[in-house]
Amino acid sequence: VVGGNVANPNSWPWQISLQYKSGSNFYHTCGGTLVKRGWVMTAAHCVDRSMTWRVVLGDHDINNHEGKEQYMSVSRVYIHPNWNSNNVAGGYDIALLRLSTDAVLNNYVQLAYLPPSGQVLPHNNNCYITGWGRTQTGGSLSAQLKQAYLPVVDHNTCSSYGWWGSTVKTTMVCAGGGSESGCQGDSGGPLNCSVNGQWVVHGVTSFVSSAGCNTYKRPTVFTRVSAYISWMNSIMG
Ligand SMILES: CC(C)C[C@H](NC(=O)C(F)(F)F)C(=O)N[N@@+](C)(CC(=O)Nc1ccc(C(C)C)cc1)Cc1ccccc1
Repeated sequence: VVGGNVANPNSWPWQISLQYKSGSNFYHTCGGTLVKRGWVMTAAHCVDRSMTWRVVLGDHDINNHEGKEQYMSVSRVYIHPNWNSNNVAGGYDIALLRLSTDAVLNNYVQLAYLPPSGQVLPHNNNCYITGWGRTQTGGSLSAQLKQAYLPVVDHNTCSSYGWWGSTVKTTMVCAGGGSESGCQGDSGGPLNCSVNGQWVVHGVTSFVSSAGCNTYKRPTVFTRVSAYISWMNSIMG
């Protein structure tokens, strides 16, 4: 996350860290969202390569064990069938991870609210991106979970000339486009939007401009969760 600030610990209790094993250690690579006690939603591009994954729930500082964490292994990865890593612009950047054991819900670990199928938020809807991603283009990961205010940029604006143009589809959500943005390592994490006084996860962090994470008029682009509710229900049952 470029800009914004360190979140109050566990104030986004559905945020997870997706980590891969290398040698005898695990490393943060993406964010994700706890959507059922045994299921995590993330980006397809995060799990394109088959690795040994683990999901950390209830985390704040990913470099320190604070005692609130739950470490879960992943029993199966479900990548959307239409995802094509050679055509990110096509969308479908969404995947579901089946956890090997169910999460224990508590003050630090809670399920996210998901939007109703098809719901599209208005321009400037209040949303926050959260993640442990790089804090500057080319910078390093954040040890503590960060949040940044990223208001929705409607499709009409986001897909216009000077913005993302036709790269952005209606199955995506744009947010930000100013000095604050997502960045590498935030992939797969939630776009948390305030709807009727409730935080609802409307986006899965998908891509930012290669010219720089916080490039003007290149908002952070998210997979629109409300476009994939029926697919998710078909997998999770
Ligand atoms: C793996 C790609 C497909 C998605 C990856 N996503 C992220 O980093 C995210 F924003 F989600 F945290 C990304 O943007 N990767 N970049 C490598 C940029 C990138 O590849 N972006 C991108 C943008 C558009 C498209 C398609 C839609 C034309 C593909 C990739 C990050 C970057 C940004 C600035 C400087 C250096 C690196």
